[in-house]
Amino acid sequence: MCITLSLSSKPCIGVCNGSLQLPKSMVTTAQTEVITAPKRPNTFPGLTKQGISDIDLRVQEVVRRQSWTNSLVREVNCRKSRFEPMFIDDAYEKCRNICAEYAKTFYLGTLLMTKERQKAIWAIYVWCRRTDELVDGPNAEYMSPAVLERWEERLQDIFEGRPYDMLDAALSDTVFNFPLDIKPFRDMIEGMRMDTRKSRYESFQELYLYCYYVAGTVGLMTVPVMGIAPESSVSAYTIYNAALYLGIGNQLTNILRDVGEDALRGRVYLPQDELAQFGLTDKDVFSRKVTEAWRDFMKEQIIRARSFFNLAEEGASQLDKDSRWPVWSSLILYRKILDAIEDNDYDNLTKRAYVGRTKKLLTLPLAYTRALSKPSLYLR
Ligand SMILES: CC(C)=CCC/C(C)=C/CC/C(C)=C/CC/C(C)=C/[C@@H]1[C@@H](COP(=O)(O)OP(=O)(O)O)[C@]1(C)CC/C=C(\C)CC/C=C(\C)CCC=C(C)C
Ligand SMILES: [Mn+2]
Repeated sequence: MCITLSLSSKPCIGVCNGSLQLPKSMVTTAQTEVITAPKRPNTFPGLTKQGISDIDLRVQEVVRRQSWTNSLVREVNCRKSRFEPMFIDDAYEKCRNICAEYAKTFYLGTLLMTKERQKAIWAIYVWCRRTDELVDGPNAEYMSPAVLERWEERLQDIFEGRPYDMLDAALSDTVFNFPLDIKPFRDMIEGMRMDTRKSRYESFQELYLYCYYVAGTVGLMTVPVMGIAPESSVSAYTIYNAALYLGIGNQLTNILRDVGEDALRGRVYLPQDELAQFGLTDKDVFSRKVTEAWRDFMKEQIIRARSFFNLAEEGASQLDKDSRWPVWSSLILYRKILDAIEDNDYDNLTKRAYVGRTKKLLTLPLAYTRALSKPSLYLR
């Protein structure tokens, strides 16, 4: 019996060529449980142990479900369900166009991936984008709990190989090619439910949960596509956590970039208790005036967002070597939005921080250098 499977671009799942093949997550966990301690952001101000562990349980569940029995079941599905090549190529092409149009930074990252992986990421991107648009897109006024319920049923159908439309078909195909777990997808829909119910967040604890739902989940969705380096000796749990942190860092950055825009929609995604600590309230957000107190408040928020990117860095180096460059690129590029807020002298009330094309392209060689670093043996 040989253990050969890695979560790489073309996972061969289950029994291949007569030998039993285990998913990478099983292999790494077994090898390294003793030498790695789980990393938790227990030093972040505003996060209680309970709040961290609520999300931690979700990460553990996703990692546990990457078990080989699960993968065997998927292999059987995989044999049953295949789409016509021309149809599915067209579906992925549509996803590519949407990603290129709506998400230039992520799209640039996908151009550095293998063909199979980039198609999968475009399909995941499009599903995420459509999910988000249900609540804040042009048709958001038609939003209701029933709409999200229907969307969740469609998600189940996608995972069972019964896509409703072409864009869903691209994700269905991706589900058959990579060992994706439905849970983070469901959790993202839950995040959209939360967004329709709430427009204020009392504490970072509450905001963290929202960020997990709408963005940490993207990290969990994409690790099985990115793959884990065969030479990585840290547990899958540690790597999934790093992916979670990248999602959280991205979303916190999104929030800080869009404070002015969100305020125009009556929404404040900033912890109310932390605003108060700086003598600020919603009124200051709506006044669109950048004061010294606002700048001091923003400095703290930026420090925290950066700390999530820093935690994600160590996991990025554990990914399959072909995925490290795109992930590093998107990590560095997204982090640059925080620099751009600083360059705007913390005016995120009337200005949108922006990273220009030249700066974007200049990060590629830097990301490439970072991507060359091999997975280290031990993580803190
Ligand atoms: C170990 C390790 C570091 C692995 C890497 C894992 C990885 C690739 C993580 C990426 C995480 C990521 C890209 C998170 C996206 C977070 C995000 C921007 C969420 C947005 C939510 C709602 O925000 P809001 O409404 O405030 O924003 P808008 O103003 O409406 O834009 C989202 C919009 C939710 C939906 C998310 C997306 C549409 C982005 C999904 C992106 C991908 C699937 C592409 C990932 C590809 C690369 C190359 C990183
Ligand atoms: Mn949105």
